Amino acid sequence: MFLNSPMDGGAGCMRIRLPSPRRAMSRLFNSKEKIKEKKKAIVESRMRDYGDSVRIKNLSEVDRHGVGQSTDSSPSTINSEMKGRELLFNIGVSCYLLHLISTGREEIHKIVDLRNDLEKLLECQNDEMRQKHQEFIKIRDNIEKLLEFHNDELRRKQEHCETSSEVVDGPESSTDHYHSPQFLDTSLMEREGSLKHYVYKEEEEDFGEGMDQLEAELEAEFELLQIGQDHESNYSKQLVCEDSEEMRFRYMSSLVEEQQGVCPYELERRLHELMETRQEEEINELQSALENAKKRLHVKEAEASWWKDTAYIVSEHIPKPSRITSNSQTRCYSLSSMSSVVVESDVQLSLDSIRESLIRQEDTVVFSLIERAKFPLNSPAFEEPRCLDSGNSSSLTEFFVREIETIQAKVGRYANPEENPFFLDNIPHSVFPSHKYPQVLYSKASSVNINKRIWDVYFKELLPLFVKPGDDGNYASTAASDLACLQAISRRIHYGKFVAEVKFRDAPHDYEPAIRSKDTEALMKLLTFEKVEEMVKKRVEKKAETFGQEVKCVSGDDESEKKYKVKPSLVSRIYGEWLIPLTKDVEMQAAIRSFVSGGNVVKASLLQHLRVINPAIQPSSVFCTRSESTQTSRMEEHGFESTTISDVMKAKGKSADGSWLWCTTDDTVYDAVKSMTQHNVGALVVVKPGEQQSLAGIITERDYLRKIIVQGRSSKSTKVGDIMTEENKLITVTPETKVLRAMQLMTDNRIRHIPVIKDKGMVGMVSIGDVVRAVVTEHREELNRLNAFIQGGY
Ligand SMILES: O=C(O)C(=O)C[C@]1(C(=O)O)C=C[C@@H](O)C=C1
Repeated sequence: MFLNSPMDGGAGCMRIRLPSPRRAMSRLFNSKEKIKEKKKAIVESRMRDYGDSVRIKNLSEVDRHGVGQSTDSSPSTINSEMKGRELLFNIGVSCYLLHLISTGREEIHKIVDLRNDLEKLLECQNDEMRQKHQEFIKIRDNIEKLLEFHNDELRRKQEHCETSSEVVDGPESSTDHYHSPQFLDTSLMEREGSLKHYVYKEEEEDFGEGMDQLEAELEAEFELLQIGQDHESNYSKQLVCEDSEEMRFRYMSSLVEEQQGVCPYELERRLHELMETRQEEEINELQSALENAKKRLHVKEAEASWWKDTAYIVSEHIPKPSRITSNSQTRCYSLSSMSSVVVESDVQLSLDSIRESLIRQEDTVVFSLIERAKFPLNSPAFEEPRCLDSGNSSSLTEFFVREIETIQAKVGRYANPEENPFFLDNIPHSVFPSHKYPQVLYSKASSVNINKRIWDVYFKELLPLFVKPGDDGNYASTAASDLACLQAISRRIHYGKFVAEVKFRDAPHDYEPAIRSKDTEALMKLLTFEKVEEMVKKRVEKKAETFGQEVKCVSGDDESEKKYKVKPSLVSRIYGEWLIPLTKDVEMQAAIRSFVSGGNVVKASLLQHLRVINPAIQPSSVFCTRSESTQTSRMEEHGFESTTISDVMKAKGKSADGSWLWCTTDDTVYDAVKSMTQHNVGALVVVKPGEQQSLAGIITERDYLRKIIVQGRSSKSTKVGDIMTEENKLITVTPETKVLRAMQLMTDNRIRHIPVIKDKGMVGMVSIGDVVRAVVTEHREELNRLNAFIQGGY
């Protein structure tokens, strides 16, 4: 049988295994053939049997009965048997066909369900399509509205143009047809048509293809819309630029010039080009003005530094009026007293007083070494970059020293000429008013700083010598001790500057040839006092013994058992091999630096002249007792002492007699700076606008730099009155003010221009350059007078 009905245990339901109809039919026909063949074989065998039995029957009548009954094989019986079988077979086939029909019906039901599902899906897709169509309609409406608005705007502008100039045709006559709104409009309508066409046909067309087309169409519309918007925004930008009547006029004129063929977009571009060119010109102009200002600033800085040297010589050579008139005791500065609070004193600066100070400093150095010896070497503190701050590769000690120096600078430590920082890049100004230390050193000499070398020598050579090796991890305390040692040693070594100053002052004729020829060997010989050095070494050894011995309370201790925190002989060696040689190095550098600077060469020649003039005067008293010399007092009468601002103004010539430059508070800073640049001056007097033109203040290049450039303000829109230094804050002088006083005012207040006031009115302005020029001229005249004197002119 073809029917099979095993139970599907897994699913729990009956599963009918049906052969396919084709297979069933082929099986059916195959089996029919087989049955036919079988039937034929049976009939043949029966026929054969039947023939045999007839033959037998013919042979024996008896036998015929017995055999014939027992086999039942007459032809009619066989036929009926076959018919019965055929019937059975036909019934089976019919059953099978019935079964096939029933299963086919089930299949048909399933197909119907599937079809229903598909229909629903199609419905959904249609809904989605409809929705998209709605959205598209909305977008299209928006585009339409936008275009309408755009066209209105354009029409309005055209009308405006037409009323302003009859010649102008308006943007629609543009050759750039693509950008014209009309084109945009038509094009959109055309596209819209095509879209509509698509929308109505949507249900007939293939779905995927339709979607692609729709997307393409939408993209095209958005592109057009974008062009329209760009066009519009450019147009509105143009309107903003053309706010003023003048710009509007220019815009119209350019339209006319372009023979009605230039679209607004092109016009806008040209307008931009024009404006950019103008801006570039202005920037170039400003840059060259700035360059000029910078150049003049450099010149002035050079002048100022020259002036500083000159002023120093002046102040040294010309005693203060009180000294001239009262002939009072000479005032000198004591370096030894500089270690304490007050610097100015009546004690004369001498090698002895300097040596005294060095002796006192030995205590500090020896103590600091003993203190440092408490800790082992702790090399990771100063050798390894361990800072956790990213980008900071300092060692702990370097970091510590830098930070401490910063704070010490803020309280004025480095305003003291005795102190020298280790990290020069790190030194802020003092945030407290600093004490006015007397300027005993030439600026070039005071800038000598060999701390980098001291740092290296200390960590690489000295430290391993007097501290025990090891690492106890106590890096912070170690760094603090190292700083104490470094500062004490540095102060001691840099004291060489003062030593050099005094040694040179006491015997300039001895030093000058060696300095001039930069013969360091000869210079070193001059600076060296071997006996003094021996004394120093002995003394520090004794100090290390005294300060560094372990103190015991039990009397009668064996002297030989004495223990020292730092080996005294080592301290002596540190002095002999490092501190004294480094001090001499500083002495040499200071001597050379002071001497080779322009002003000091003059100073040396002056010294020589004075020696020639009065050989009886001892070197140490040359500077201090000049008031006793009739020659020098005569020189003073002609010197800077008596030079006044009025003299400076006369020397200036034309600009001194009231023809100084001015501007008003209402002028723009741009115009003021332009005027300064044109007239090559660094400041203008500012007057109040109006007939009175009373003084309001002054404006300087510095104001411009600090209050305009640095703050990013516009010089064209800022008024002079907003950035000037107001009258009540001005530092002024009168024509009678002494030039030295004016110099002092300029230096103290860090200003480069001083208005000259007479009877509450302004009569002029002097700059640092004017003063320096006057001083230099005076100085030259003074030298000439001296030369004339030497040659017997007096
Ligand atoms: O006392 C001096 O004359 C100095 O120059 C100072 C010092 C020193 O460093 O102690 C240096 C060089 C001299 O040979 C003697 C001593």
